Amino acid sequence: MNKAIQFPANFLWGSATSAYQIEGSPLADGAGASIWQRFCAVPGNVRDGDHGDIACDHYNRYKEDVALMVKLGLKAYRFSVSWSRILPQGRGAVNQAGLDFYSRLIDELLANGIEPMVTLYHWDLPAALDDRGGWLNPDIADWFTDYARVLFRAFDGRVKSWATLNEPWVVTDGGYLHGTLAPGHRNLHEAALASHNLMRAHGSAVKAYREEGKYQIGIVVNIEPKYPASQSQADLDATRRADAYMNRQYLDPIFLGAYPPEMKEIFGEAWPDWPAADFDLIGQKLDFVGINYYTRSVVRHEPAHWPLRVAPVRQTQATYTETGWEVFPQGLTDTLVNFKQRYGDTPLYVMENGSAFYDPPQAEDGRVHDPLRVSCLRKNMGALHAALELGVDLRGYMVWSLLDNLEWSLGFSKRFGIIHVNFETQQRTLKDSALLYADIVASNGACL
Ligand SMILES: CO[C@H](O)c1c[n+]2c([nH]1)[C@H](O)[C@@H](O)[C@H](O)[C@H]2CO
Repeated sequence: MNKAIQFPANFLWGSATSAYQIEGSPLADGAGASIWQRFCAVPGNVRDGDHGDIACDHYNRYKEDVALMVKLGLKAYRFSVSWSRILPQGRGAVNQAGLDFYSRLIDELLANGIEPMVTLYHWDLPAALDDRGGWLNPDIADWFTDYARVLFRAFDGRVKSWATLNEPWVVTDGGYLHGTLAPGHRNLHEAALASHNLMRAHGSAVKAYREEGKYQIGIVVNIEPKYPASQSQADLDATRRADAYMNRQYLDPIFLGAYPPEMKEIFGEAWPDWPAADFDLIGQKLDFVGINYYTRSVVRHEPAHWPLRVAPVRQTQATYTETGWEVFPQGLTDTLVNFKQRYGDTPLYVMENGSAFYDPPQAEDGRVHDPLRVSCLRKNMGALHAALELGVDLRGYMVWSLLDNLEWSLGFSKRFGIIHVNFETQQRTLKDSALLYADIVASNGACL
């Protein structure tokens, strides 16, 4: 980088995880099953038959993991709550032991000067609610809101930053359209309905927070900027469809009061005219938006690819991660600037950003050297700063992820952590990327 970087004085540096990916002990202390336990139990759903029964054993090792956050000097920690630990049946009776676990975690964070940032839903729906239709049942907006109220009443004040959903697009596209994620459905009509119910539930929980809470609430969405493979009208139209489906579908109804018109074009008769009242609910004012950024995609028109009619175009002169994502830091800057231009100056946090690369085994010096992840982190810092210089109201950055963890249907095969986890021994080892991140946090970016 050619000039010293300085981030805003109170820029919030942290890391992110999610419950099912790191906690283990999914049924401990009265917790109920989630759709991810069910999904992992079906042979073929998750690579190598991996599952979250142990994962990073964070449920038992949370104090050790908070100590590692302290070692890195983190100011914040974004984590999710497992709905079925709190409400084992998804609704009704509260499991106090589940609340107690998160209360202990929150107090451990606060005692160490780390701000807890809580995500209410990071994909692990209670199995009992899935039995009642899950995100396909319109009642789920009320179920989710009741769950949210339990957490608001228990933790608001100690927790001052809440996010309703993590990535409704992934929940819908993976869980209901392509079946690659729990609950594994493949149905265009269901995908549309689940997506809309997710947004209704989001709005309902935000509305409840205005009655229950005193601090800030938002949503976390994944944004993958789309770039046309050519300037042909067909490719430009494909780019527009892809952007509407993955990006604008979730932010437009919140900030602009309507879904992108492309949704009808993509879903056809599977996309109804949703009730106008739903948009009043979905459009609740937010205190922030969390952006998860990993990569961009260059796209072309492809009639054979249902229902989007879009195909990605691999870039020849680019680096790709183990998950097949192009390393493209400019896309992070573009994403943040595009948000400001389209939706205005709602405060933003990058709530996830990271990369999966193969990590060599521990070296003789006892360290885990991850040069490719270090390089990505450095480039993304430059992209963040460029967005700040362009006037984006960016408040913080949570690196994904604190720990190597269960990468959903890819199992433990993909490592995103800045801290290596030996899943046989549960030994944690700081990677070089963790050491760099600690320097970035300590110097507020000046070390770059
Ligand atoms: C489509 O990519 C998303 O932006 C995305 C990437 N990621 C995510 N969402 C999820 O929020 C995490 O649980 C994943 O572990 C993480 C890494 O795959």
